[in-house]
Amino acid sequence: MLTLNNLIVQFEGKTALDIDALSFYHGEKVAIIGRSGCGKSTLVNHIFEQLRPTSALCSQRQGLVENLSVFHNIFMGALNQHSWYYNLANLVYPFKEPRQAIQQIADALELDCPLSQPVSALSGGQRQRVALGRALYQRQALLIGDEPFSALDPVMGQRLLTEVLASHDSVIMVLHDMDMALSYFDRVIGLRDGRTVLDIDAAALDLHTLEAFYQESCDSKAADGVDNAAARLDLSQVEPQQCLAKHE
Ligand SMILES: Nc1ncnc2c1ncn2[C@@H]1O[C@H](COP(=O)(O)OP(=O)(O)OP(=O)(O)O)[C@@H](O)[C@H]1O
Repeated sequence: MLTLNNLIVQFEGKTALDIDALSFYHGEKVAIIGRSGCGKSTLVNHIFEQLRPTSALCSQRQGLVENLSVFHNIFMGALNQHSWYYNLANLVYPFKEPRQAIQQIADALELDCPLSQPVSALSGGQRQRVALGRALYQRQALLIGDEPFSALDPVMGQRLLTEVLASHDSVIMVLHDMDMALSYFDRVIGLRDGRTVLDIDAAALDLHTLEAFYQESCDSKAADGVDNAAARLDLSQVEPQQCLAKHE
């Protein structure tokens, strides 16, 4: 689906991402983990830019239009799939077909507010689900999510994740919930300081190991070599070479 080679992204001269080689494949469900500021959003934003015509992004920034309704904020996700006339008409008086489709998405996301409600009147968790609904409404084969459940309670987050995974061929998602990453995804990629330090089949990991990696990444302020973060793990059930497995 996508191979990144020698990818360097810098902001104001500071390197946010430095990826030697990283591939993503059709049909994969990939979780991306790592501490705050390690480059996860930069990576998924880059992936989205590369695969834009066939992917939908639910970004952390949400980009909701405060005065517009839940319906319109979700509908906006697919503006480029319709004529300007159709879009304009739906802004003024929503047609039955998109209303039904968007109501279905709202129900699946357990959004119990009216579709006519302005998003400015929603809670943080409701806003996050509207943003996710906008990505789902695009009905793309690949869904890219940047912590799309961070404002939800864990039980609802798991229910919605199941929904998202079932409705997309491929999913690439940034997560801080290690249990979720391990239980629901095929593959886990760990970043540290913009570099890939873990890339492994989820089935080859256990929760203890993954949490140790995550904690290690969060605790290690000293940049004493990114490979050490993976090397210091108790990877008792994992072959060392699998830590940075190349997925053929
Ligand atoms: N637009 C920008 N301008 C300047 N620096 C940026 C910009 N976007 C990201 N950065 C910097 O790049 C680095 C990686 O940021 P990024 O948002 O990708 O991290 P992250 O792992 O997604 O963090 P978080 O878990 O907090 O969302 C950080 O040091 C951040 O400050």
